[in-house]
Amino acid sequence: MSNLTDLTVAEIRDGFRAGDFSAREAAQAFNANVAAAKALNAFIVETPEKALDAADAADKAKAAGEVLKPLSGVPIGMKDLFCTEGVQTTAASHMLEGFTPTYESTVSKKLWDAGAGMLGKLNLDQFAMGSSNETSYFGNVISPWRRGGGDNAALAPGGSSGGSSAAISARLCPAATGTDTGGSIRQPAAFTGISGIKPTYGRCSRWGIVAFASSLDQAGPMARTVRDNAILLETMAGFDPKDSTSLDLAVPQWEAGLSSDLRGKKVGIPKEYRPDGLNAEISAMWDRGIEWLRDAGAEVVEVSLPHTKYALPTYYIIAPAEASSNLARYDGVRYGQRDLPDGAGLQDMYAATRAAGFGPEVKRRIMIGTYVLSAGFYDAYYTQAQKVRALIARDFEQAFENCDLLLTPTAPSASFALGEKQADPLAMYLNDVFTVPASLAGLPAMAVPGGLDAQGLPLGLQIIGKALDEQTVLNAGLAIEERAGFTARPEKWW
Ligand SMILES: NC(=O)C[C@H](N)C(=O)O
Repeated sequence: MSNLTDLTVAEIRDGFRAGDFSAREAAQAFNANVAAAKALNAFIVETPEKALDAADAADKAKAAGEVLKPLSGVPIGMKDLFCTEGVQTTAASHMLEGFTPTYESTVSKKLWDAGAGMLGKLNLDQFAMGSSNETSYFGNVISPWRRGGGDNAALAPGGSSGGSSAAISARLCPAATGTDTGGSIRQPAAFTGISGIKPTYGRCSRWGIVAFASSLDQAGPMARTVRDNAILLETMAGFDPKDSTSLDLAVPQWEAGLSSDLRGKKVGIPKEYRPDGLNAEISAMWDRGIEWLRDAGAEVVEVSLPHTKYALPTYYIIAPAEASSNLARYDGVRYGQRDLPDGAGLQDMYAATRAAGFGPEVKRRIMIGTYVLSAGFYDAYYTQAQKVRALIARDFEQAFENCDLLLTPTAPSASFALGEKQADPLAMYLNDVFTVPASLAGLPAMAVPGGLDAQGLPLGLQIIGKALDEQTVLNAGLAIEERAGFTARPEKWW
């Protein structure tokens, strides 16, 4: 039997059903890899017993001849932004350290109800704010990837879902949940040579996910293959009356609908995504992706998204504005951290709690957000950003009159060294330049690995689809996956 931790979600699901191995064996194999990978710091909390409990239930159901569930026998990692009943949920913050939810997020509940087991809670950027996982209160995640040629610099796994991306590429879990506000699924997937899809805004319930920017936050799966993403998304998606922005639509059968035949499809190549000075290797990878989609039968056309250059500043007004409002709830009264200096009053408690509970990047965003929402600046920044957001969404609508999907790079560079961009927030924000436009427009977007750069680091391609057309996004992802033949994996050093 091959190493169980090298199997995909589909292979685990099917192999368990076929009796090739027990669910317990699979859970034990992943638990062992998790326990042996402390150096990556991918998990905040490990829950090996939960993975085993779910596995034992699957084995028992199988032995009794019961109908198995879609994810019976499959252990996964859970980003520590999803509230999990009885298991600490921190959003990688000191503020929520020790917070044990009394309820389960809708998305995680759906996964457990479908038979999946939890290997643990995955590290992330604090409150999902960051692109390198360096803002976590629990220490940065270290990417399992290293540059070739004996360069041992510790690299960023991307962010904010950096625990998820690192754990999947290091075979600590076959798949994990992510959330994506401005690129948090796609950029870490690109940095670690895996796939991840942010579905259309409203496909997955936000209920029970620690809120960052509510008009942008979406949950989605991360895994090594497109098929695995389709399998997980089918379970994660669906209407939830507890989230007022949840879409009341049936969940398509994305896995059954997978096809890499793109004949009849038109791929738009947005010219604004190739500015002067775009990294030559990223540009070459993009060209290869275009050829792969052409080879799959698609027609390729150039399109224009004229407001692209305003997307990053627009995101970095709207996301902090919403964050400043969402994070107002952390007042030392209701959740986690409380700092009550001797003889202090209520205001002092708020100030002391928030000063100690939030990290520097979270404070920066709360201050930016509070500023852009303040009387006197509201129209100049927030209202203006909302107007530009509408223009960006309209750009996509117009482009999609002439094509069915878009192909772009996922990030402007490969993974970088930890510490390299930490002191310069703007350099860090630039990571999101290709991912935030689809976020602002609420469109489905996926990252798939395309190949390695000259230093041996993964590069990703991004597919953006029409609203609710995850199927075309997944199918184009499959077409790339089949042609890229990406089998590279990090050499084990941890
Ligand atoms: N949450 C995300 O989508 C990550 C993005 N880089 C941000 O810092 O906002």
